[in-house]
Amino acid sequence: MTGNHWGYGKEDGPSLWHRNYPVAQGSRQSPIDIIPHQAAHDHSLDAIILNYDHCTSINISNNGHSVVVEFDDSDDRSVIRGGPLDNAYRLKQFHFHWGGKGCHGSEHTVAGMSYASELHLVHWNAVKYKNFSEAATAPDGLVVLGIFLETGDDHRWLHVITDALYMVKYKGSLTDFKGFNPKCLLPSSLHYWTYLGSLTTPPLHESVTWIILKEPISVSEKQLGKFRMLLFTGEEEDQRIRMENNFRPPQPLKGRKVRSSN
Ligand SMILES: NS(=O)(=O)c1ccc(NCc2ccco2)cc1
Ligand SMILES: [Zn+2]
Repeated sequence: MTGNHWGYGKEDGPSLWHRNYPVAQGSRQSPIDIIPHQAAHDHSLDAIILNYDHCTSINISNNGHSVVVEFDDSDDRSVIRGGPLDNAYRLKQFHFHWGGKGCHGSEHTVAGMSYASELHLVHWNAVKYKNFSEAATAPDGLVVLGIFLETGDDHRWLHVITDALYMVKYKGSLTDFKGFNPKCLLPSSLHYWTYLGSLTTPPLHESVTWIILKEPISVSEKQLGKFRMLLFTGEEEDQRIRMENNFRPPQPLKGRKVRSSN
């Protein structure tokens, strides 16, 4: 692994990230294996509130690690609040992690079981910090809402995203993607687990309050297959490496408590 280059392969994958990012071996790393009956039911935990009604997606891009939809975060039009949070956190982007053909691809696991994919909605604390990058290095800077994807029926709204993936096949590609409201990707229940963790990719900052929804959403194998036609590599590169298995395995809990909403 030369320079700060990192990936998910044998030569640059998660087990080597600690060389350039020593926090990889820190005390609040993510993802983790969630063990439901060991999670403390905390009746003081409120429901989470998602105000995405006036959200403004801007673009969709392939950053060489995942496919990312970015939002206009210049005001509090799309926020998450409630639950374990002391204030509102502003939606910045969402992206996915997934597996290879048929195998699993979520980052968090539940009692050792992984899902086919995991959606991350990334938010930052605009009350205390002036921008995402500053918030991303603060212990209370970020909130990531994690949603599991399991293979089953076609998801009626996910095709809006999968139909756009051909336009961002190569690393470094970006295209307009306006008017998408991620509220359509939520499961029916907002019951969740929450714990203090980190970014799951370099720079692995320990700045994330994780909120993981218990109920997965169903997507079809065909829809998931479209994520796998993305490439880790750029258009100008000789190698064409399929983007799949872009997930970090569970990390040591190191004494942390996972709390469960009712
Ligand atoms: N998979 S995730 O939700 O934990 C996640 C979310 C966001 C970033 N951003 C990368 C970054 C942060 C500061 C500078 O660059 C990285 C990982
Ligand atoms: Zn992620």
